[in-house]
Amino acid sequence: MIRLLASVTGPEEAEIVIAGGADFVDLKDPRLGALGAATPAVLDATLRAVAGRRPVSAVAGDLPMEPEVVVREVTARLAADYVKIGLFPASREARLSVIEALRPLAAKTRLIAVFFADGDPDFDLLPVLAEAGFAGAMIDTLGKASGRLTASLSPARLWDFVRRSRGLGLMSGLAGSLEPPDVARLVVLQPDYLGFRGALTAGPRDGPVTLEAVRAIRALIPVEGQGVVATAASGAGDRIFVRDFDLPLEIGAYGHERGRKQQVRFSVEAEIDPIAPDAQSIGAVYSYDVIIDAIRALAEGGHTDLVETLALDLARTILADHRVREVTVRVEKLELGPRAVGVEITRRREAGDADRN
Ligand SMILES: O=C[C@H](O)COP(=O)(O)O
Repeated sequence: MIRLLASVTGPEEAEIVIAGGADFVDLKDPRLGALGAATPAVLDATLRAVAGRRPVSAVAGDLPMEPEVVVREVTARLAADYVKIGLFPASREARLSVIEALRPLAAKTRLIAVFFADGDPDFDLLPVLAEAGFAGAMIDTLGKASGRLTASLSPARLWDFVRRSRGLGLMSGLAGSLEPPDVARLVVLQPDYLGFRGALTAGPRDGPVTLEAVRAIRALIPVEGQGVVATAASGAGDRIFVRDFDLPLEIGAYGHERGRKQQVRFSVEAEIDPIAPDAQSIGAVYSYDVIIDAIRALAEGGHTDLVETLALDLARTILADHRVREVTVRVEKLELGPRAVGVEITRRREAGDADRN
């Protein structure tokens, strides 16, 4: 199940996001930066107000990568259920020294390392974090005005982050100026949670959160069991498609096809649950963005011998969304003599299939 982390400025907003269905209350002062820290006094007041109804996380601040500074700020917030620490742009050595200095604190509360998509993220630090006792890792963005997470990192890199975190036993989170259309694209990656601030306010990121905005985001994140219920829908589905999407890929079983890329064309047509007659928002529809992301992720996956493997992988990924009933995937190599050679497969979701990754 993917949970909703909502960033709030204090007790009042905590009440609003709890009422709106947030799973994590994340305390920060958005006026002070990406990880602008609320004071320990505001943390105490928020913990008292939340009173265990939700886990509360606190950010340590936009800090230099200096061990004594980071340890001091984290120590001041150990009362929180989670403390989020940014891995800001710095040398690998500086980041490593911060992680090492935090090791003793990992026994006192759950530590979450925050990578920044636009701040030189080094996912090779994930095993180091796991070994140092961190509870999780997430990706956020530093420059809130400069772009969304999904515009800064490719689906393949995000997917890699989530999978590596999971493999190491780290909870994974994705955030960064996310907007409603991003949700379905990130749900496919199955992180443990999605984080929001800007999308929860009616205006700028440092404006007040509103119940309506929190509810709107909540409604976009599938709840547990929803996938199984949705697959039981009957009747003719609607169709969504992506046609003739050409990308350079390393593919082929022959020696002359290795170490170089060739143009491959993808066409996908999916049968989805019927679109509701009153569908007017992105949450009500299955977006073709999800299919495009899946194709892009595949294209970044390194060498593949067979078009059949690509087609099967893509079909499996697309069927992981509970709204998709059946998918037809066509993969064509465009540079082998005839105009195109390739494969087309159709796969249908089995009744009772739960969402899978
Ligand atoms: O931890 C999550 C962040 O507060 C996300 O903030 P944002 O949605 O404004 O980028």
